[in-house]
Amino acid sequence: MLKALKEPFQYERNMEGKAAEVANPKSETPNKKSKPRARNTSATLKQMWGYLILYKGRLAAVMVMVVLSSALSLLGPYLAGTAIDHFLIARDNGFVVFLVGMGVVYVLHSITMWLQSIWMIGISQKTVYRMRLQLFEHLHRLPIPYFSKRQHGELMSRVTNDIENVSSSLNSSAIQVFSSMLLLIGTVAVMLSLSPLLTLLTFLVVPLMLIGMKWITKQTGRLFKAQQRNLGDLNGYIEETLSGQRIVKAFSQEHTVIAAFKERNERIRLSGFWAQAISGFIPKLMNALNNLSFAIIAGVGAIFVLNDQITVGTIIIFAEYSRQFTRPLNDLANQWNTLLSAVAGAERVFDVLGEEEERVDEGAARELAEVKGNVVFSHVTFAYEGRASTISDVSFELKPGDTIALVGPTGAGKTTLIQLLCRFYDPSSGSIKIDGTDTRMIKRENLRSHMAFVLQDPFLFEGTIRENIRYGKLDATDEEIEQAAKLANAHTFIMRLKSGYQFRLKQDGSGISQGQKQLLAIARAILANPSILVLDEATSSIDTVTEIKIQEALQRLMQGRTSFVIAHRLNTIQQADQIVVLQDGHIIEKGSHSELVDQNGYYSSMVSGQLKNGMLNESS
Ligand SMILES: Nc1ncnc2c1ncn2[C@@H]1O[C@H](COP(=O)(O)OP(=O)(O)OP(=O)(O)O)[C@@H](O)[C@H]1O
Repeated sequence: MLKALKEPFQYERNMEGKAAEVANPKSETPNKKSKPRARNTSATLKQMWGYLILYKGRLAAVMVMVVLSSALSLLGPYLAGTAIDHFLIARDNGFVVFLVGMGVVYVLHSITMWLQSIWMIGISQKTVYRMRLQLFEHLHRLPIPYFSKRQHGELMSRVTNDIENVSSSLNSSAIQVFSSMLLLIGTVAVMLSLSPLLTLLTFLVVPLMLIGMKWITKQTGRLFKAQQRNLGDLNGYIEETLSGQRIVKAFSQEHTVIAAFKERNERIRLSGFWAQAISGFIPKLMNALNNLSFAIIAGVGAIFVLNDQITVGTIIIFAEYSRQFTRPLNDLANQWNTLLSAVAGAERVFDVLGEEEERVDEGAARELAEVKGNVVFSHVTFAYEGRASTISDVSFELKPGDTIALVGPTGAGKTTLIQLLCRFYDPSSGSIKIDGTDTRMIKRENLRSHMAFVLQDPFLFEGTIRENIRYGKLDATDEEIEQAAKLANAHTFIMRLKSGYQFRLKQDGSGISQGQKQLLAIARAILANPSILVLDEATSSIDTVTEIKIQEALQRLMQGRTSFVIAHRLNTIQQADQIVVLQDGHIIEKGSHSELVDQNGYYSSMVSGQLKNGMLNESS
């Protein structure tokens, strides 16, 4: 059986075409190598720039505003100092005009600041909108093995937290970094023109600042990265344990789960604490150095004033500028930190975007408009990466409309054969042909659109019964849906629900019984009208009435379609045109029921051993 589907921890959700319900390949390794990617900050920044450049007009407008606001904020202290020299000390006229002028400068400064921030928010929201969409689309094009290697919650964290991080940093940090640099250059230029000696004294603290900042950013960069990673890990764990709640409770594992959660929570707390504690130290350090430089300017400046070497106004300008000079440095350090955390987030997003899509190698592949259902496995051999051969030299042929029953002990390779059929993996040697075309030459999406799956634990989505059946054919009319439900023996139970087809299923389809879920899955497959059907028979016992209904509906569904049945019921197996008995990836017996019984081999002993309860290979 496709036992992975019994494990809520390992659900696979495939949203492609009609192959809505799929088996988990239990894979640890992808069968394709992903492209090597540069994993460094500058490469990530370059990639981010690729997104921003799309809004270059807006970006240029933001830059103009940044230049203006920086110039205006340089002008403010200069005017204040000049005012002191002219109106307080020299007692010149025109103070009111001057005051109005200063007022205008400050108002304009606020306006330019406001505009740059509002425009930048627009750019960043559009950017992350694109990123989020791209990421979501890309996730749906990744091959199945990619998902079996990762926790779903961890991937979700990339679509939510990491993207959010990029967004908030773009909003504030990107322009701040630019404006800080401008302010820095402007301030130094004006300071030098006023008094090279005082400028030099102000610079005394710079090496200390640089060393301090470098140390802090080095620590925090690493910690922010760890924080994002830990957050993703925690999200993954939450998603996993919540969706596996029943199993957790059934096995009384609440304490273990909570203990494991505590451990992860603690990791986040630690990395979060240190990242923020250390980065929070930046303003304190800067403040202290700032005050030091202020004291130097005040002390040395006072001596200059007493010796009539400079004016009091110049000292005021300098004192203000020295603050202005350290502030952008301070901002730069702060913003650099935020940028680093955004880069860490962006890197995780680009990591996923860099993964090779399922369709990249489909250049020569084509689409089949119609499939009759002739399926030939010829000398198919396959091994999961890093494992010994899972399928060895498997050959059989199915004519259109034939039913093949796959039997064999657990781990024999039944699920793997199905995964090869629908191209979650490709054979390492040999071939699978559908109507004479090698499946590798058929586009995956097209191939799967000719198939439908009815699995023992059918995956149903949150939504109405009607929507869930419609998943088999998105453009189906209400009449078609009801028709399919009738053929699937589901109509009667649906009509008994209080809102009929509008009855809303909760997430994972809970709200109806297991047998009813099966009937809905059959209705979905009937609606999809595939040429090839994959059926994983339920082993769990369902009440006899529902069981009969399911069997009846399945007979109708299988009529005229090539069907692969991972079979457990003797009844189903007996009716199959061909029975393939697998063991350790080899076909050990092949033929019809009577032929195999006559062979007196594995199959015949399996049948006689389990004939009483009508079930075969229950352990699988
Ligand atoms: N993704 C994977 N990566 C590596 N090995 C795998 C993977 N999936 C399955 N296997 C291994 O391949 C073998 C065949 O597994 P498969 O799931 O096809 O068996 P099965 O006959 O369907 O079993 P069951 O009836 O229990 O579902 C097993 O030994 C299994 O451990």
